[in-house]
Amino acid sequence: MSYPDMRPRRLRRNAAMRRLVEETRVAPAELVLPMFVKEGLTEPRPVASLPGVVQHSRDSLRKAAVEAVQAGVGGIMLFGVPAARDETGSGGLDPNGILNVAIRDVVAEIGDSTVVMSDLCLDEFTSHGHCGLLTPGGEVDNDRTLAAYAEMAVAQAAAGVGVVGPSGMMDGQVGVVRRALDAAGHHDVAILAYAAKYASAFYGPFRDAVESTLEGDRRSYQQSPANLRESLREVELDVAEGADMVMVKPALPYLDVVAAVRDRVEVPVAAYQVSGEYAMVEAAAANGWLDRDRVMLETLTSIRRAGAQIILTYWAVEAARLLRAGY
Ligand SMILES: NCc1[nH]cc(CCC(=O)O)c1CC(=O)O
Repeated sequence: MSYPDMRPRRLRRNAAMRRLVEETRVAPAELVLPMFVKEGLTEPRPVASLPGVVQHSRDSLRKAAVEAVQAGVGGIMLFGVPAARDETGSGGLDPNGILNVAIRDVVAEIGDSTVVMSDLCLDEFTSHGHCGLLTPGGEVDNDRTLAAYAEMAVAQAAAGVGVVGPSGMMDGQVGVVRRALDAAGHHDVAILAYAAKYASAFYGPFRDAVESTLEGDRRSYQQSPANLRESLREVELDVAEGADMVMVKPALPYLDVVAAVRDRVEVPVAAYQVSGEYAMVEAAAANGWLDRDRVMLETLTSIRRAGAQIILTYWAVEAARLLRAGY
């Protein structure tokens, strides 16, 4: 059958009909808010390239976590910005380092009313900005880095985090972190593996947010934007190593990867709408070139439609509020 018997517009006729046949909905409980906390701050400090995003003080982080819970978001992902960095990123392993302190603060404040996650990576803590330890020749040393991640994971779990997010793209990181957590009695702490993480220029504003300056680039550990099948191998390895959830990152430029990963595995798939994706829309909207709220929800719907059931986004709280208002 075709026109004039078939008329697809019948199902678009009015709002009630459109709502009935909607294939994809975004729910606040699927959104995760990334949050930054900086050591030594007494007031939150705006991040210029991420309008609306701040580096929190310990105090403002607690308050913002409560607001996120009230907005109904599914989780928060914490990133620490230390006052000082060193070659080995020791601030990330230190139980009194800013990220571990912030985990304890937030868990004391909100308990398990939303899922508290933490970034498990060294780049925020190293003076050279790489996600791992360097060899004398300046290469990122995979296996020594794994030992650091294991210790970092246990420190985060001891601080009370519910989910760790290993994001350094070292080979074997998920398995090593799983064994370390289990050996320390943290069987209940889940792993959200940044399984398919691309060496992307869309992370630019994030580096401002964590004040990290990178020497060189991350292409020896993050993936080439040109590759999709490589992502599927990464995802399969991470699931085999014990990942409870897997993530694709960035999101919008990699929807084909999200869809392919969704087809391949049974664990929940997350996507990270990264800083550059957010900043592009904010900048265009500030110029009056885009309708910000509509574009925001359109991007989230698209990421959801591609197959991500969890979305990390700097808009999580705002989007949750819009969705609950029936936007
Ligand atoms: N700790 C690594 C990490 N975790 C999240 C982001 C980027 C997130 C964003 O751009 O919003 C990065 C930076 C990187 O890999 O270079």
